[in-house]
Amino acid sequence: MRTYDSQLASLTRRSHAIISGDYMASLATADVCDVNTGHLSNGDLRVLPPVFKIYGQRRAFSGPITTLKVFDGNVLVREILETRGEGRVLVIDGGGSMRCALLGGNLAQLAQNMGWAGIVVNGCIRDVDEINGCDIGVRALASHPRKPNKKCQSEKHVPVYIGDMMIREGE
Ligand SMILES: O=C([O-])CC(=O)C(=O)O
Repeated sequence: MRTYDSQLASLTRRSHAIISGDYMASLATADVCDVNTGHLSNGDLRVLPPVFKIYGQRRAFSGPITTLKVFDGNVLVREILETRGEGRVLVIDGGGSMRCALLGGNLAQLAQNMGWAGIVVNGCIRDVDEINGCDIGVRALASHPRKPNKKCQSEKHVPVYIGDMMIREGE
């Protein structure tokens, strides 16, 4: 039986993030959980809280993770998306901020052009129609019209937390 849900799981041993939408052609995340109860218990398989909305053309996407931790600013988001994505997934820990957007249409277009598979934002995005036109997958908490700061403390390639789930660079 194939069942589908909209959760995100991170598999340490396979060094991959698995992000599924309502439908994923080759992988049912519920089935992955059912056959990996041991990995769920020991933390090798992690499921993020199901709080993300689905944006972008790719409802399902996967790839090695690049991590970024920011505080209401996105200078490093642009810097990272200007590098070749090669199918990677950028995970932005914005601390769940509802104060501004961390990603908009221009950056989503850049991500598409540079070959990123997707972006997960623990925070907000804007320019939803433009993002939905891009051939990438995007998960975010909500849309917000305000732009982010251009100066902020940020750290790249560090372990980040979404809820109580840790996500590491390269998983
Ligand atoms: O430029 C920004 O900081 C965010 C944005 O609106 C875009 O990517 O279009």
